[in-house]
Amino acid sequence: MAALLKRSASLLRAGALQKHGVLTKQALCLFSTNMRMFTNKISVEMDGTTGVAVLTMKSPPVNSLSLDFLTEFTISLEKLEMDKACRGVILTSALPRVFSAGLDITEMCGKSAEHYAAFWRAVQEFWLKLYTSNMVTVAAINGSCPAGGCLMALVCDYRVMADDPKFSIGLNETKLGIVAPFWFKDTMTNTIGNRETEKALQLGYMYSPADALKVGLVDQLASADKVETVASTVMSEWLAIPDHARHLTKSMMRKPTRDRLVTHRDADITSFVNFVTKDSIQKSLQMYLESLKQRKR
Ligand SMILES: CCCCC/C=C\C/C=C\CCC/C=C/C(=O)SCCNC(=O)CCNC(=O)[C@H](O)C(C)(C)COP(=O)(O)OP(=O)(O)OC[C@H]1O[C@@H](n2cnc3c(N)ncnc32)[C@H](O)[C@@H]1OP(=O)(O)O
Repeated sequence: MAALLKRSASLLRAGALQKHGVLTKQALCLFSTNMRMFTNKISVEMDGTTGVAVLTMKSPPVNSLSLDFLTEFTISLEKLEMDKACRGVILTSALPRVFSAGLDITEMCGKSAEHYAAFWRAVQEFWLKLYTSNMVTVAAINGSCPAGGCLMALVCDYRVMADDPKFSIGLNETKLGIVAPFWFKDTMTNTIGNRETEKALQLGYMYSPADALKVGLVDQLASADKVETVASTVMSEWLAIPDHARHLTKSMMRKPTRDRLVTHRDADITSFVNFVTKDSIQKSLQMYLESLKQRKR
């Protein structure tokens, strides 16, 4: 501790930890320690020196976003948000080949209307927390990333994807016979524009990493073993900007999209429940799940 204080004091004297005469959060981080947090489906490691946390999804087989997963994710994110030492979070997966398979389809099949409503509220909460985070968020996409997995990456500030043609990313909802809600659509439109989104959503298009880069769905490609390292480098570039200015700019950019969901939140839940309880939609989802299982045989 004494050594840490001594180092901080000398850095402060050198002005390295001050911006505009104000002690930066980075400086304050020097006084905090590394932190680890584990839940069943997520692990978080916070480096107290850099102020960067790595949130790793570890819910086999495919990191699907079940109600439990979403709850654990949102709580972990809230804890980081409240930790003044944490300035950025990198999202990644511990699973080989899959970043996240998106919403857990079993949560949308054969359950009660009350369950669907609770599930959808959790999906909204997850989106709202990540979309409006004060922290810099970088997705280190080290595997396939359909539907809700793609949404998770899209709400981050920056996306680095593994350059492996076996992986793909996109909002493929129509291929399941379902419809991406307006806030999924808004998130994609804000990233790749209206025309590309119109095609991508109608066709349920899954982009290869190279095509995703071409349309701006991801920002950068890296070899699979370098994705997290590149994400860390990007993070340091973003953290070089004073937090308050960056965050106010992010809020200004994202507020209209965030407000739209907040205003229509209950109506959106009703719409989801009405949609997903239709016999035809239940049939489509059951058939899709079955086709996933058949693929292995
Ligand atoms: C105008 C009216 C508008 C109304 C609109 C209102 C509301 C909107 C309504 C609905 C909106 C819903 C939005 C939905 C979003 C979603 O995210 S849906 C989920 C979409 N996800 C997918 O399509 C991914 C499917 N999975 C895969 O493609 C592959 O599994 C993979 C991710 C590429 C990984 O491949 P691989 O490693 O080969 O693994 P397997 O395919 O063998 O899978 C292993 C097991 O995992 C099961 N599984 C896979 N994905 C899911 C999932 N998303 N949910 C649940 N389970 C999943 C798969 O069945 C295997 O299970 P078994 O081991 O066979 O038991």
